[in-house]
Amino acid sequence: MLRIITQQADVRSELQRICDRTNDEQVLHKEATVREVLQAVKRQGDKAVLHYTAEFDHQILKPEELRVTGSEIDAAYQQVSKQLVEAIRLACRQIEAFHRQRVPKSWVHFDDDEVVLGKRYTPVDRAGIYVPGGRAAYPSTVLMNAIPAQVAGVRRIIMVTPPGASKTIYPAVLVAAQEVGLQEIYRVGGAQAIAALAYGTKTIPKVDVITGPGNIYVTLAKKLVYGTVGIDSLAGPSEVLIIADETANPVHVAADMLAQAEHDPMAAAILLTTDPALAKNVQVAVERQLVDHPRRTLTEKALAHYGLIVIVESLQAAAELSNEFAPEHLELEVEDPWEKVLPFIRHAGAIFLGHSTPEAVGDYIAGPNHTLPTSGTARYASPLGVETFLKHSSIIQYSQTALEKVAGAIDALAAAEGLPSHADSVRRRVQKEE
Ligand SMILES: NC(=O)c1ccc[n+]([C@@H]2O[C@H](COP(=O)([O-])OP(=O)(O)OC[C@H]3O[C@@H](n4cnc5c(N)ncnc54)[C@H](O)[C@@H]3O)[C@@H](O)[C@H]2O)c1
Ligand SMILES: N[C@H](CO)Cc1c[nH]c[nH+]1
Ligand SMILES: [Zn+2]
Repeated sequence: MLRIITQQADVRSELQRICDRTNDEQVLHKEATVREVLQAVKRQGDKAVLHYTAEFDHQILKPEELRVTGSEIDAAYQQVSKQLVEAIRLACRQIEAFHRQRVPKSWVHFDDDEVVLGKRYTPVDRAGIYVPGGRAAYPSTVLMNAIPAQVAGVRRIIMVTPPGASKTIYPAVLVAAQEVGLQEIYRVGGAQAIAALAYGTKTIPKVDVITGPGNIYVTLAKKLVYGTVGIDSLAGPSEVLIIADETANPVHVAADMLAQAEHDPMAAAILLTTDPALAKNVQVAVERQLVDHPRRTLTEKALAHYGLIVIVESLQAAAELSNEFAPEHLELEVEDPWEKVLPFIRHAGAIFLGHSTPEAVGDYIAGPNHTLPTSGTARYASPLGVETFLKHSSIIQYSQTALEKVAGAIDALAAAEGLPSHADSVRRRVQKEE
């Protein structure tokens, strides 16, 4: 049963507990496992990858079976409907159109003082994209990761995804990969996949940046390899926070809460509402929708631990609590969300406004990326985007005249820092000393 509490109760600490669920004590032993996997793959390469694939995915692979073949991809098309292929193509177009908007562009500025300054954007050479596959198939995640990498101009994209029963990959995932033209796909998941991409093995190439969502093992592994490689964000177990007033439909709100809870037993679903009647009706609707739900057990587990309904005093109070939580997905199921709530929101991965914008529209079709920061990291992190695969170099050029104008200032700063060669490198040019 989804709990209802009032704002007077210890709401803040309860929301904090849910937000911090990927950092709590129970997660520590998972982190120990992940560290062991990372170390083993770093030292033993493919041997360790195969060992942990057997242990955690229960699939015994030979090294030559790690890479997915062209004939498997061809066969995948026979196993999916035409309607799904069409849906994937529509999603591709929408995602690409969104990600092509305002791609960061290199620029240089020449000023009157004969100084040239600028930024030069270049893509990473190799990107590794993680497509989850433990508890569901994620063809949409293939598109959400590959398309921005391609728009950024990444030359080599390596996809990893866990093998399922009989070593197979979900056909829909392979079809999505083919639709965006991915050539290198490896059947490996979890921390061992992240380790292989971070350190490289004989079979799986080392990359410069790893992107993509995943469960707690994947997310901890990404956190631990950061520095060896770049990462997008900690896009861990899904979460939704819904702010609703009396105009919201309780059946729709309940469905949206279940839509995130069904991802993972560590997923979170929170409703903040000004209307006590809506709170009760959502609680009842959730129970009803769980009857005969194909993913009932894991969804109930998520809701029991990380589900909550809070009756709040005002929409502004809800916005403040939401800012503290910094949800991956925020739904504003209120009358006039643009005026009444949005201006008060500071931290959220993706914001869905109004009664006809369920979060699922963003998961699949709208175009903005569904790979989003979780567990409070939206306080400082952003959705996956083209910029995730780009970095920029600063461009600086001074003429002799321009250098002479700033020589004194550099001299003073270098002296203050006790770094004489810095000052000298300028003085020799200005005074034309050899
Ligand atoms: N934040 C986002 O942007 C976003 C987007 C989509 C999905 N998600 C999340 O991605 C996750 C997908 O999770 P999933 O489980 O379906 O697939 P997954 O691919 O992330 O995880 C499966 C892998 O976990 C490893 N694993 C499982 N149990 C283990 C254990 N006991 N010890 C060590 N390793 C173990 C296995 O190697 C397996 O390959 C969900 O949490 C979902 O909410 C997040
Ligand atoms: N809701 C997920 C992000 O947390 C993304 C997704 C993919 N497929 C379905 N949902
Ligand atoms: Zn989803």
